[in-house]
Amino acid sequence: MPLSRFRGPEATPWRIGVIDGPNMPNLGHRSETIYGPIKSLADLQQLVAEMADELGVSVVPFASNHEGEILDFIHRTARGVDGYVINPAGLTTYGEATRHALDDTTKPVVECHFANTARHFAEVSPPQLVQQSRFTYTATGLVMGLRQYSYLGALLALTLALDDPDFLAGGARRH
Ligand SMILES: O=C1C[C@@](O)(C(=O)O)C[C@@H](O)[C@@H]1O
Repeated sequence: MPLSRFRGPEATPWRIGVIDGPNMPNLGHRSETIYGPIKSLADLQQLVAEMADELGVSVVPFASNHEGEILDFIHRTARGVDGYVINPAGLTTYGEATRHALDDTTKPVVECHFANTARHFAEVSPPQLVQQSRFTYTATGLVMGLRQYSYLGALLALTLALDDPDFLAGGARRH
C-alpha cells in the first residue's frame, strides 16, 4: 500500500530540512549497539530521501560537525522550508544556539534520535552529570529509540501534521 494513500491527491509537496549534528557524519564508525548496522550517513540520507519520495515531499539534507555551519543552514533555509527534522546528536545537551535558531524560524521542528536518549543518558551518564535534551521543550515533537526508523517516523508524522490545517492552527509548539 503506497504511503501517499495517507495524503490527499492534491497534497502539498512540503520541503523539509533534515539536519544531522556533530558526529553523525561519522555514522558507520560509531557504536553498533546504539546505531545498528547502518553503514554511513549517505545510506541514512538515501533512506530518508526514499521515504520523502514515497510521501510526495522533498527533503533538504544537511549534516555537519560544526554548530556554526548548522546555524548558517537554518538561517539560510528558514523561509524556504516548511519544517525541520533534527538529530542534534553531539549538540543534544548543550546546543542552545541551534535550539534557539530553530525556534526563531517558527516552523514545526521534530527532534529525532537513534537512541532512546532518556534511557541512554540514565544508563551511561555519571550521576553528578544530569543529562537531558536541550531541544525537547521547544520542539513540536520527538521521535527516538528506533535507530534510523526514527527519521522515517519523524518525516511521516511531520508531513501529515503539515497537511492538517487544524494542527498548524495550534502553532508549532503544541501540548
Ligand atoms: O550523537 C549522538 C546521537 C544521538 O542523537 C542519537 O541519534 O541517538 C544521541 C546523542 O546522545 C549522541 O550524542
